[in-house]
Amino acid sequence: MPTPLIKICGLSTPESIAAAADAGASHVGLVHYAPSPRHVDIARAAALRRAVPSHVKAVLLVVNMAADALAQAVEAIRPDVVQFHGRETPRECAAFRAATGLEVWKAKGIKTPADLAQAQDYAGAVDRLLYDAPAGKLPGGQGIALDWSLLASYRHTIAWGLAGGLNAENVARAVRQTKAPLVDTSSGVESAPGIKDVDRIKAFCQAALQI
Ligand SMILES: O=C(O)c1ccccc1N[C@@H]1O[C@H](COP(=O)(O)O)[C@@H](O)[C@H]1O
Repeated sequence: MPTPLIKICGLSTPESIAAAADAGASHVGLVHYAPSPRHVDIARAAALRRAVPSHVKAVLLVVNMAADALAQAVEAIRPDVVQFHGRETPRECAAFRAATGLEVWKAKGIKTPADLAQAQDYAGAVDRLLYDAPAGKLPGGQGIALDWSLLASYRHTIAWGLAGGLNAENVARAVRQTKAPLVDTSSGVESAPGIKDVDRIKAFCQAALQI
Protein backbone atom coordinates (compact mmCIF):
# COMPACT_ATOMS: atom_id res chain seq x y z
CA MET A 1 0.00 0.00 0.00
CA PRO A 2 1.52 3.41 -0.93
CA THR A 3 2.12 5.76 1.99
CA PRO A 4 -0.52 8.49 2.12
CA LEU A 5 -0.01 12.17 1.56
CA ILE A 6 -0.29 14.04 4.85
CA LYS A 7 -2.01 17.34 5.54
CA ILE A 8 -1.55 19.01 8.91
CA CYS A 9 -4.20 21.70 9.24
CA GLY A 10 -4.85 24.71 11.43
CA LEU A 11 -1.23 25.81 11.76
CA SER A 12 -0.69 29.27 13.17
CA THR A 13 3.04 29.60 13.81
CA PRO A 14 6.13 29.29 11.58
CA GLU A 15 7.51 26.76 14.09
CA SER A 16 4.58 24.37 13.67
CA ILE A 17 4.80 24.72 9.88
CA ALA A 18 8.50 23.82 10.01
CA ALA A 19 7.75 20.87 12.29
CA ALA A 20 5.10 19.54 9.93
CA ALA A 21 7.34 19.96 6.88
CA ASP A 22 10.31 18.32 8.61
CA ALA A 23 8.14 15.42 9.77
CA GLY A 24 7.03 14.64 6.20
CA ALA A 25 3.76 16.51 5.66
CA SER A 26 2.95 17.10 2.00
CA HIS A 27 0.39 19.82 2.78
CA VAL A 28 -0.09 22.36 5.57
CA GLY A 29 -3.42 24.08 6.17
CA LEU A 30 -4.24 27.65 7.22
CA VAL A 31 -7.77 28.16 8.54
CA HIS A 32 -9.36 31.50 7.60
CA TYR A 33 -12.69 31.17 9.40
CA ALA A 34 -13.31 33.50 12.35
CA PRO A 35 -15.33 31.10 14.58
CA SER A 36 -12.50 28.56 14.57
CA PRO A 37 -9.91 28.49 17.38
CA ARG A 38 -7.40 28.04 14.52
CA HIS A 39 -8.43 31.16 12.60
CA VAL A 40 -5.69 33.32 11.15
CA ASP A 41 -6.48 36.68 9.59
CA ILE A 42 -5.35 37.48 6.06
CA ALA A 43 -2.13 39.28 7.02
CA ARG A 44 -1.13 36.46 9.37
CA ALA A 45 -2.03 33.80 6.81
CA ALA A 46 0.04 35.57 4.15
CA ALA A 47 3.04 35.70 6.51
CA LEU A 48 2.63 32.03 7.43
CA ARG A 49 2.28 31.07 3.79
CA ARG A 50 5.71 32.59 3.15
CA ALA A 51 7.10 30.23 5.80
CA VAL A 52 5.92 27.13 3.89
CA PRO A 53 8.86 25.39 2.20
CA SER A 54 8.56 24.98 -1.56
CA HIS A 55 8.24 21.17 -1.42
CA VAL A 56 5.11 21.49 0.77
CA LYS A 57 1.76 22.74 -0.51
CA ALA A 58 -0.10 25.49 1.32
CA VAL A 59 -3.84 24.87 1.70
CA LEU A 60 -6.19 27.76 2.51
CA LEU A 61 -9.31 26.49 4.33
CA VAL A 62 -12.41 28.66 4.01
CA VAL A 63 -16.09 28.26 4.90
CA ASN A 64 -18.92 29.85 2.87
CA MET A 65 -16.86 32.94 2.03
CA ALA A 66 -18.31 35.62 -0.23
CA ALA A 67 -16.67 35.53 -3.67
CA ASP A 68 -15.08 38.99 -3.49
CA ALA A 69 -13.65 38.44 0.00
CA LEU A 70 -12.30 35.07 -1.10
CA ALA A 71 -10.66 36.62 -4.17
CA GLN A 72 -8.94 39.19 -1.93
CA ALA A 73 -7.76 36.50 0.48
CA VAL A 74 -6.37 34.36 -2.34
CA GLU A 75 -4.62 37.36 -3.88
CA ALA A 76 -2.91 38.15 -0.55
CA ILE A 77 -2.14 34.61 0.62
CA ARG A 78 -1.40 32.88 -2.69
CA PRO A 79 -2.15 29.32 -1.56
CA ASP A 80 -1.50 26.25 -3.72
CA VAL A 81 -4.87 24.74 -2.81
CA VAL A 82 -8.19 26.11 -1.57
CA GLN A 83 -10.22 23.78 0.65
CA PHE A 84 -13.92 24.59 0.80
CA HIS A 85 -15.34 23.32 4.08
CA GLY A 86 -18.86 24.76 4.06
CA ARG A 87 -21.93 24.58 1.84
CA GLU A 88 -20.15 25.60 -1.37
CA THR A 89 -21.91 24.01 -4.36
CA PRO A 90 -20.27 22.09 -7.23
CA ARG A 91 -21.04 25.04 -9.49
CA GLU A 92 -19.36 27.54 -7.12
CA CYS A 93 -16.30 25.29 -6.73
CA ALA A 94 -16.01 24.82 -10.49
CA ALA A 95 -16.37 28.57 -11.14
CA PHE A 96 -13.68 29.36 -8.57
CA ARG A 97 -11.34 26.76 -10.05
CA ALA A 98 -11.86 28.06 -13.59
CA ALA A 99 -11.32 31.67 -12.51
CA THR A 100 -8.16 31.08 -10.46
CA GLY A 101 -6.57 27.94 -11.90
CA LEU A 102 -5.96 26.83 -8.31
CA GLU A 103 -6.30 23.29 -7.03
CA VAL A 104 -9.65 22.96 -5.25
CA TRP A 105 -10.68 20.52 -2.55
CA LYS A 106 -14.19 20.10 -1.15
CA ALA A 107 -14.82 18.68 2.32
CA LYS A 108 -18.02 16.71 2.77
CA GLY A 109 -19.49 15.34 5.98
CA ILE A 110 -20.23 11.64 5.62
CA LYS A 111 -22.62 9.68 7.82
CA THR A 112 -24.38 7.33 5.40
CA PRO A 113 -23.75 5.68 2.01
CA ALA A 114 -26.16 8.26 0.56
CA ASP A 115 -23.87 11.08 1.75
CA LEU A 116 -20.98 9.43 -0.04
CA ALA A 117 -23.01 9.04 -3.21
CA GLN A 118 -24.11 12.69 -3.05
CA ALA A 119 -20.53 13.87 -2.62
CA GLN A 120 -19.78 12.51 -6.08
CA ASP A 121 -21.77 15.46 -7.49
CA TYR A 122 -18.46 17.34 -7.12
CA ALA A 123 -16.70 15.12 -9.70
CA GLY A 124 -15.40 17.39 -12.43
CA ALA A 125 -15.82 20.47 -10.22
CA VAL A 126 -13.00 19.87 -7.73
CA ASP A 127 -9.61 18.18 -7.67
CA ARG A 128 -10.13 16.23 -4.46
CA LEU A 129 -12.91 15.31 -2.07
CA LEU A 130 -12.10 15.31 1.62
CA TYR A 131 -14.36 13.06 3.67
CA ASP A 132 -14.96 14.32 7.21
CA ALA A 133 -17.46 13.67 10.00
CA PRO A 134 -20.72 15.63 9.59
CA ALA A 135 -20.67 19.24 10.80
CA GLY A 136 -21.44 19.90 14.45
CA LYS A 137 -21.06 23.25 16.19
CA LEU A 138 -18.24 23.93 13.72
CA PRO A 139 -18.10 22.58 10.17
CA GLY A 140 -14.83 20.78 10.97
CA GLY A 141 -11.91 20.55 13.34
CA GLN A 142 -14.09 18.67 15.81
CA GLY A 143 -11.92 15.61 16.39
CA ILE A 144 -14.77 13.31 15.38
CA ALA A 145 -14.16 10.35 13.10
CA LEU A 146 -16.57 9.25 10.42
CA ASP A 147 -17.50 5.58 9.97
CA TRP A 148 -14.46 4.32 8.05
CA SER A 149 -16.28 1.16 6.98
CA LEU A 150 -18.31 3.32 4.56
CA LEU A 151 -15.11 4.07 2.64
CA ALA A 152 -13.50 0.64 2.89
CA SER A 153 -15.33 -0.95 -0.01
CA TYR A 154 -16.19 2.19 -1.97
CA ARG A 155 -15.02 2.41 -5.61
CA HIS A 156 -13.56 5.91 -5.72
CA THR A 157 -13.59 7.67 -9.07
CA ILE A 158 -12.14 11.00 -7.88
CA ALA A 159 -9.05 11.81 -5.81
CA TRP A 160 -9.95 11.91 -2.14
CA GLY A 161 -8.64 12.19 1.39
CA LEU A 162 -9.72 11.17 4.88
CA ALA A 163 -10.25 13.75 7.62
CA GLY A 164 -11.99 13.77 10.99
CA GLY A 165 -10.67 12.65 14.34
CA LEU A 166 -7.34 11.32 13.07
CA ASN A 167 -4.39 11.17 15.46
CA ALA A 168 -1.11 9.28 15.89
CA GLU A 169 -2.91 6.41 17.59
CA ASN A 170 -5.52 5.69 14.93
CA VAL A 171 -4.11 6.93 11.60
CA ALA A 172 -2.40 3.66 10.60
CA ARG A 173 -5.60 1.70 11.29
CA ALA A 174 -7.63 4.26 9.34
CA VAL A 175 -5.36 4.02 6.30
CA ARG A 176 -5.25 0.22 6.38
CA GLN A 177 -9.04 0.07 6.57
CA THR A 178 -9.89 2.77 4.02
CA LYS A 179 -6.74 2.84 1.83
CA ALA A 180 -6.92 6.64 2.00
CA PRO A 181 -4.40 8.26 -0.35
CA LEU A 182 -4.28 11.38 1.84
CA VAL A 183 -4.88 11.91 5.56
CA ASP A 184 -5.72 15.22 7.18
CA THR A 185 -5.61 16.12 10.85
CA SER A 186 -6.04 19.22 12.95
CA SER A 187 -7.28 18.75 16.52
CA GLY A 188 -5.55 15.35 16.76
CA VAL A 189 -2.12 17.02 16.84
CA GLU A 190 -2.95 19.70 19.44
CA SER A 191 -2.42 20.08 23.18
CA ALA A 192 -5.45 22.41 23.40
CA PRO A 193 -7.85 23.82 20.77
CA GLY A 194 -5.76 25.87 18.35
CA ILE A 195 -2.43 25.00 20.01
CA LYS A 196 -0.37 22.66 17.86
CA ASP A 197 1.94 20.20 19.60
CA VAL A 198 5.17 19.53 17.72
CA ASP A 199 5.62 16.07 19.25
CA ARG A 200 2.10 15.06 18.22
CA ILE A 201 2.71 16.33 14.70
CA LYS A 202 5.87 14.21 14.50
CA ALA A 203 4.15 11.14 15.93
CA PHE A 204 1.24 11.51 13.51
CA CYS A 205 3.52 11.76 10.47
CA GLN A 206 5.65 8.85 11.66
CA ALA A 207 2.59 6.65 12.14
CA ALA A 208 1.15 7.60 8.74
CA LEU A 209 4.45 7.11 6.91
CA GLN A 210 5.16 3.70 8.49
CA ILE A 211 2.21 2.04 6.79
O1 LIG B 1 -9.89 23.21 12.09
C1 LIG B 1 -10.88 23.95 12.18
O2 LIG B 1 -11.04 24.70 13.13
C2 LIG B 1 -11.91 23.91 11.10
C3 LIG B 1 -12.90 24.89 11.11
C4 LIG B 1 -13.86 24.90 10.12
C5 LIG B 1 -13.87 23.94 9.13
C6 LIG B 1 -12.88 22.95 9.13
C7 LIG B 1 -11.91 22.91 10.11
N1 LIG B 1 -10.94 21.93 10.15
C8 LIG B 1 -10.86 20.81 9.29
O3 LIG B 1 -11.74 19.76 9.68
C9 LIG B 1 -11.19 18.51 9.34
C10 LIG B 1 -11.16 17.58 10.53
O4 LIG B 1 -10.48 18.13 11.63
P1 LIG B 1 -10.08 17.27 12.92
O5 LIG B 1 -8.82 16.53 12.54
O6 LIG B 1 -11.19 16.35 13.23
O7 LIG B 1 -9.82 18.25 14.00
C11 LIG B 1 -9.80 18.81 8.78
O8 LIG B 1 -9.89 18.92 7.37
C12 LIG B 1 -9.50 20.15 9.34
O9 LIG B 1 -8.58 20.78 8.54
